Formats: sequence, structure tokens, C-alpha cells
Amino acid sequence: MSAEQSKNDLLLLTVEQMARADSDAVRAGVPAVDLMAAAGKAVADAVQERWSPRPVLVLCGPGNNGGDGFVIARHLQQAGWPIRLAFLGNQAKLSAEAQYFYQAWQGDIADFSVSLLEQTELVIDAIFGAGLARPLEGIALEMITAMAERKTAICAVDVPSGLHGSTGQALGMVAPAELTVTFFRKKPGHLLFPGRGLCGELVVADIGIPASVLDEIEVNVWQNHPALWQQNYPWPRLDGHKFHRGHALIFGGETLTGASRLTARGAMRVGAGLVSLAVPSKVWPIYANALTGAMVSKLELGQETEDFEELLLDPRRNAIAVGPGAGLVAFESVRTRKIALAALVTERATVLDADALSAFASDPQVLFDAIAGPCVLTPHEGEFARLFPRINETANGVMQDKLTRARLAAKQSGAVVVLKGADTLIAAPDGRAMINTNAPAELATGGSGDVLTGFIVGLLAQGVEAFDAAAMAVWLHGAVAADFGAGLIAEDLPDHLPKILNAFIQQQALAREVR
Ligand SMILES: NC(=O)C1=CN([C@@H]2O[C@H](COP(=O)(O)OP(=O)(O)OC[C@H]3O[C@@H](n4cnc5c(N)ncnc54)[C@H](OP(=O)(O)O)[C@@H]3O)[C@@H](O)[C@H]2O)[C@@H](O)CC1
Ligand SMILES: Nc1ncnc2c1ncn2[C@@H]1O[C@H](COP(=O)(O)OP(=O)(O)O)[C@@H](O)[C@H]1O
Ligand SMILES: [K+]
Repeated sequence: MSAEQSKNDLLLLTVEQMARADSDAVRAGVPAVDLMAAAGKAVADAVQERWSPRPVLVLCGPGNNGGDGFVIARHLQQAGWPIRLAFLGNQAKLSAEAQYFYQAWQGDIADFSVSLLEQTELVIDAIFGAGLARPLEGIALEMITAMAERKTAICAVDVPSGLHGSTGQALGMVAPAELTVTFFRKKPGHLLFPGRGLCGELVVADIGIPASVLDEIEVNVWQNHPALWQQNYPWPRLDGHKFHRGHALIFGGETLTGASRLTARGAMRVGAGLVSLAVPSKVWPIYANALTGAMVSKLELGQETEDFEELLLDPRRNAIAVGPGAGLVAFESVRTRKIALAALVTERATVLDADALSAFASDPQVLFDAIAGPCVLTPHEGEFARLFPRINETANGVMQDKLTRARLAAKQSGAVVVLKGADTLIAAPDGRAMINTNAPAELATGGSGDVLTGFIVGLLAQGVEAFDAAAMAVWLHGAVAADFGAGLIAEDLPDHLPKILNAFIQQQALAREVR
């Protein structure tokens, strides 16, 4: 597979973009009935590959998702599976292609009823797909609630019914599927929680939509993966010296001294040529004792910001991180703000995390106004709420989805925003976004975010552009944790990184040989 091809496979389509791809394919000469036939066949094949014949209930909704259901039922019946089918809707209102497969169905058609779930071992959920327009109610809601309660095995067509394909949010109730078969490209809702947890195994089927339809669609969301940025990865130059690999400057506070030390170690392991910590003189011995490869500079009491600014007079200190362990108690909060603003005014690449975000909770606009150079903000949901309260406002008790919120935050702040969590999002002010999917739950351990900040600042120091640096760091962070597995603590993340980087180098070399 070429790099361009795999980039193309990583595109994520919103529900509207998928509808556009579908209608463009039809305009380009692929009959709609063929698309539906291929979609239904792909689901039936995936079911037969995973389950042996057993009593199946196919639930067909009123739109084209239901149309797919009729195709699936026919294939499984022809393969000798015991099938019952129920239809919700008005036959007269079906699209031409769904009508065609409705007519072609040879068996009985029942009305939706919860009692159908008795003696059913597998449900094909073809109730709603991309056309879900409002929260579920009535018999559809009853049916899905009963499916969830009974824990019947479910194969979902396109998305588990009730899940919004663009956002990953549930419009009412969703019964978790064991398998979801979607078509052409993944959608953000398959990768964002809660959607990701509700889809089970996700299969993307080729249904004959030509990839060329994507040329006309402005896609700007991707699943984070090295194929998207590996050509920009800052491998050391053969003729390089340490200054070619940048100098990261990290502020360290006086109470939680471990946090910025983790950041420093992350920056070192990811390849920054030099790493300096700048810390209050009172705690200098703690840092100096604990760190060998990093340099530790003293910030004298009462003039910490001035001393920090003096360090920045050296233009070789080209990337800055402020936040982990920076401190928020009383005078610390003021100092953390001043140090963050001193970093931003240089317009050098800067990462602000943790306390450097919370310190601006009372007046976030001061922070946003100061962002003029490359900047990455790495809030978890709590810090995000403090910095972007307007974006988190609810309408009818519901917050906007995570992807929308991260993009609005990037636009509002002018920074790349890394909204952390199990489905970390990386959003740029120009609207580009990536959803990260390789991070295991083992990362939910104190200090892992501090290391992520170190990976980002280390990559920025090596000259990587902010959006790429954030995407690379988040992916490496997830890959290291996944490879390390159980028992992971934050300290392991920097020290296990070389294994992942070496594997990455080997893969790249292999790819070059193949090319
Ligand atoms: N794109 C492609 O390339 C291909 C797509 N394919 C398949 O098509 C699917 C999309 O089909 P779709 O657009 O007809 O939407 P779908 O989800 O079946 O539902 C629409 C119906 O539901 C109704 N309705 C909505 N919400 C409701 C609610 N809460 N409660 C009650 N009713 C509700 C809505 O009613 P209305 O809002 O109009 O009143 C309308 O009647 C897609 O997921 C994939 O499986 C394949 O065939 C192959 C090619
Ligand atoms: N359930 C999870 N699955 C995958 N990654 C997670 C999960 N929970 C947290 N993480 C990741 O762990 C890191 C935690 O960072 P953060 O909340 O800043 O913690 P800390 O301040 O302790 O370093 C983030 O990179 C986040 O994306
Ligand atoms: K469905």
C-alpha cells in the first residue's frame, strides 16, 4: 500500500460527507442498488466469518439502513441460517433500492415486538444508520432497550442504532454491538467514546464507491497514525550535532518536583538535543541530584520570571514547556502565569499543560491573546472546562460533542489543542483534527500526561510543526503504553520509548526497501 493510499484510508467522514460520497458515486455511474447489495453482502460475509449458523433476527428500519437489512437476511437465509425479519416503517416510503430488496425478500415480515428477541441468538441491527435524526422513541426505543438488557449478541449495520456517526454520542439508548460493519470509510463516531465502546469490533467494507469521490469532499479529520506524519519525523541527521536537535527549556516548580522531571525525561528520550529545567533556587538541589542528562538552572527567589526571561535570551532554547508541577497555590499561580506569558511572548514553540492552563481559569482570554507563535495546549477534560467554559455550555442538558469542542477551542485560542482522554483529540486552529485510538487504559496513571508534554516539547525542539508534533507525541505515548502493558507507571513511558522508536525505524527502512 502506498503512503498516499494509507493516508486516504485514514480519512474519517461525517454523516453528511458520507451521504455526499454515496450520491457522487451514484452520479459517477455506480447504481445505488449495487451499493446496497454490496453493503448487505459485506455484512452477511462478516457475520458468517464470525458466527456459526444460529437463529437470527434481522431488524429493518424505515430507511436505507433497513434496506441493507433485507439484503443481509436474504444472504443468510440462502446460506441456510434460520432467519426471522421485522420491519419498522412504511413500505411506500422506502427508497427505490430499499424497495427492491424489500420485494426480493422471500420470508415473512413481522412488526417490531420485544417478544421476537426470545429464541434469538444474534440480532442484525439495521434499524437506523446514518439517517438517525432525533432521539429514539416508541417501539424502536423499546426494542433497543430490550436488546441491551438481554445482552443478545448484536451485529450493527453501519453504526449501532441510536449512535450518531459524526459525534459518537448516543441519541437516547444504544445497545452495544459485538461487531459493526461500516462502509467505505470510518466515521468519527466509531472512534470517539461512547461510540467506540458501543461498536465492538469495527470492520470497514469496500462497497464499490470509487476513492476519487473524496477529491471533491473537503475532509479534515483523520484517525491518528504514522502514515500521516512519518515523512516529517525528525530522525537524527548523519552529519548532525546536538544543536541540530534543539534545546527544550522546561519550568519546574517547588512542590511536585516529579512532574517536570518526567517532562524532561520524555523530552530527552524523544530526541531533543539538549534539555534544561529552570527551577526555583530553593529546590535546585532536588532537581540537580535527580537529573544527570538534563541541565538545571536556578531561578532566584523574587526574580524567577526575570531569570527565566534571561535564559530565553539564548535563541538556541527553541522550545518551552510550562505546567507540570508548576504550582497553583497562592503566589505560585501568579508565577506560573508570568512564566507562561514570558514563554509565549518569545513566539517560540511552547507547550502549556496542567497548572499553566488552570492558572488562566479566571481570564482565559489573557492567555489566548498572548498566543502568537506555535503553541500546543494539552488539557484533560477538567482543565478544558476551566479554560473553555463557554464551549462546554450545555443546551437542553447536552454538551457539544468532543470533536466539535476541541476544534472550537483550537480556533478560539489559536493553539493546537490536545484534548486528552481515552480518545485523545488533536485539533488545529485551521480546522484539521485527528482522533487517537492506540492508547490503552494503562495510561490512566499519575504523571503520564507530564511525559506526554515532554514528548511534545522534545519534538518541537527538533523543529517539528505543532500539529504534527502533537500527533506524533500522542501516538508514541499510546504505542509505548500499549507495548509495555500491565503495571505501567509514568516513569516507564520515557524509558520504554526507545523500543518503539527502534521498531518504527525498522518499519520505515522496510517500507523504503519495498518501494
Ligand atoms: N451512504 C452510502 O454510501 C450507503 C448507505 N447505505 C445504508 O444507508 C444508511 C443510511 O440510510 P438513510 O439515509 O435512509 O438513513 P437511515 O438511518 O436508514 O434512517 C432514515 C429513516 O429513519 C427515520 N428516522 C431517523 N431518526 C429516527 C428516529 N429517531 N425515530 C424514528 N425514525 C427516525 C427517518 O425518518 P424522517 O426523519 O425522514 O422522518 C428516515 O425514514 C446507511 O447507514 C447505510 O446502512 C447502504 O445502503 C449502502 C450505501
Ligand atoms: N482510559 C484511558 N485510555 C487511554 N488513555 C488514557 C486513559 N485515561 C487517560 N489516558 C491518557 O493518560 C494521560 C493522562 O494525562 P493527565 O490527565 O494530564 O494526567 P497526569 O496529570 O497525571 O499526568 C493522557 O495522555 C490521557 O490521554
Ligand atoms: K444500525
